[in-house]
Amino acid sequence: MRTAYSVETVRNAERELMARLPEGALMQRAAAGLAAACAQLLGRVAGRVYGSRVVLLVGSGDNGGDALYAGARLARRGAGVTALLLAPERAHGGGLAALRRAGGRTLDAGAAPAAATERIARADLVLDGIVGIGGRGGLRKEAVPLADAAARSRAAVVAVDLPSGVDADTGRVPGDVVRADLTVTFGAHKPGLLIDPAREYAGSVRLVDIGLPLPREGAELEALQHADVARLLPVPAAESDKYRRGVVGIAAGSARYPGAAVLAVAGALRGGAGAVRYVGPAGDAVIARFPETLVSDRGPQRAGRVQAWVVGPGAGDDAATVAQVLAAEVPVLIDADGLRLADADAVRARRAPTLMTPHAGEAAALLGVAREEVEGNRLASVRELAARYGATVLLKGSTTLVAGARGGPVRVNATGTSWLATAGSGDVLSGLAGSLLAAGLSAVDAGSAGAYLHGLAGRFAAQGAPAGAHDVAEAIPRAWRDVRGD
Ligand SMILES: NC(=O)C1=CN([C@@H]2O[C@H](COP(=O)(O)OP(=O)(O)OC[C@H]3O[C@@H](n4cnc5c(N)ncnc54)[C@H](O)[C@@H]3O)[C@@H](O)[C@H]2O)[C@@H](O)CC1
Ligand SMILES: Nc1ncnc2c1ncn2[C@@H]1O[C@H](COP(=O)(O)OP(=O)(O)O)[C@@H](O)[C@H]1O
Ligand SMILES: [K+]
Repeated sequence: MRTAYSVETVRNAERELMARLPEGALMQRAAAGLAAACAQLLGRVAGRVYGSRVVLLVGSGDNGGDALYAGARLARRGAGVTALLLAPERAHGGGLAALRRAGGRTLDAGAAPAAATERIARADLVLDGIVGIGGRGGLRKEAVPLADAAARSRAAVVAVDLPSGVDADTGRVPGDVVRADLTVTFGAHKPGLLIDPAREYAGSVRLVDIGLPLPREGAELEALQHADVARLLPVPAAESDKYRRGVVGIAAGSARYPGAAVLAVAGALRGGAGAVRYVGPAGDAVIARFPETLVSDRGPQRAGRVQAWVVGPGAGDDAATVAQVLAAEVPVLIDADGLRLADADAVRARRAPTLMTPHAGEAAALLGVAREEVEGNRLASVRELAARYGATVLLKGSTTLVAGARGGPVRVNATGTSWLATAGSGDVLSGLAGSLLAAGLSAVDAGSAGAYLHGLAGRFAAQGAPAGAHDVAEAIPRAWRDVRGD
């Protein structure tokens, strides 16, 4: 399990650890890890460290200090290192002295802007130490020309702890920001490194262990890995039968959108339930494609036993079916039209788990805000929805977030690919996650393991070329095998 911690938690852990260590020890650990990552990258982009050109963008806090000490280490290995100082009088004193002792140079970026941007243009590597977890409100204007020059340069850009300008705790990007190829982060991942839109600016992320004591239960975010998902996936035992494996009911599709029913069933059949029961007007289309489906046209209440329901994909305006499903005392996944048709009080009154799966537009409608507001504040939005509905909420998108009904760490999933932005792929996810619910997973586990498999399946289906939603469903078994190492 990968975890991310808030700035406040990181700072508290840092204080606790610093009290036990000699002064400056933590920064040295950070700088050593940073310099090692930079040396490795320089090997790739410049062939070697010796003789390479390294430029440090240095702000006024400890983030700049990390960059200066790492620059000193690279200078000792023969790199030509220049520190561009945004606030020369406030730059980290110890770091400056170390860099100069190692033969590095400094330049006042404000006093010599042309020389500064020219250095960046000719660099092999740029280290962004403008601002880290102490940053507020996007890059300040004096730093913007340096960030722009770094973006134009052919140099590899390494962000120190965070790309300067992103919001560490939320993943918001409130203004101008540095775009990195690699982010070397210290002690713990910060939420902004895992949540869009900020995540996009971090490039690949490497964690340097500096020994921060961080309790698992204090995490803001959790990201499942293969081994975690493998432990969650239901596997039939020798004496299993289809009912013990779970029956998932799919109440989806309409005369206008029969395909949504087919795709939700396609996902559900690959989700681990022992049987899929379909209820609705698209039974013929479902049976034609998936003859193993148990089809009923008698409505959810008289369809027979199910252990979990999926309601909403392509449902049109069928509010009655949504209300009937919500009245069932088994876990329910609500997607697409179902989100619009569900009565909020009925959702809140439910005693069995509820999993809502909106994309940003649907989440915005539920919250009564603009879509951009949700896209820019994904973490706050998913938490707010979960609290309002007393339900687990899975917010879809390039990084999918799953917030539990009772708070706790939010799960983040990044296995997806933008090829998944194709009509109907959400229907496949709803069937898949509903099937996991029927197999007995909690709403948070079903949502996050479902998103994980769906994302992987999307990658396998696409492999760099467009794929349809049915291709994604067909690739789910491959994603299972990959996760389980079979
Ligand atoms: N907390 C920890 O556990 C550790 C922190 N370290 C480093 O220390 C950093 C935090 O240092 P600080 O607390 O000094 O904070 P930062 O260096 O992140 O930023 C604070 C400074 O930046 C300025 N600033 C704030 N917002 C800005 C903006 N939008 N644009 C430009 N300048 C802005 C402030 O005036 C202040 O001087 C971490 O990100 C990390 O790089 C590491 O050395 C090791 C351990
Ligand atoms: N840019 C993206 N990167 C990764 N995954 C994405 C991206 N855009 C969408 N997805 C995923 O694709 C699926 C689309 O679902 P949804 O928006 O409900 O589409 P539809 O209603 O057409 O089925 C979701 O699982 C979502 O997380
Ligand atoms: K930074």
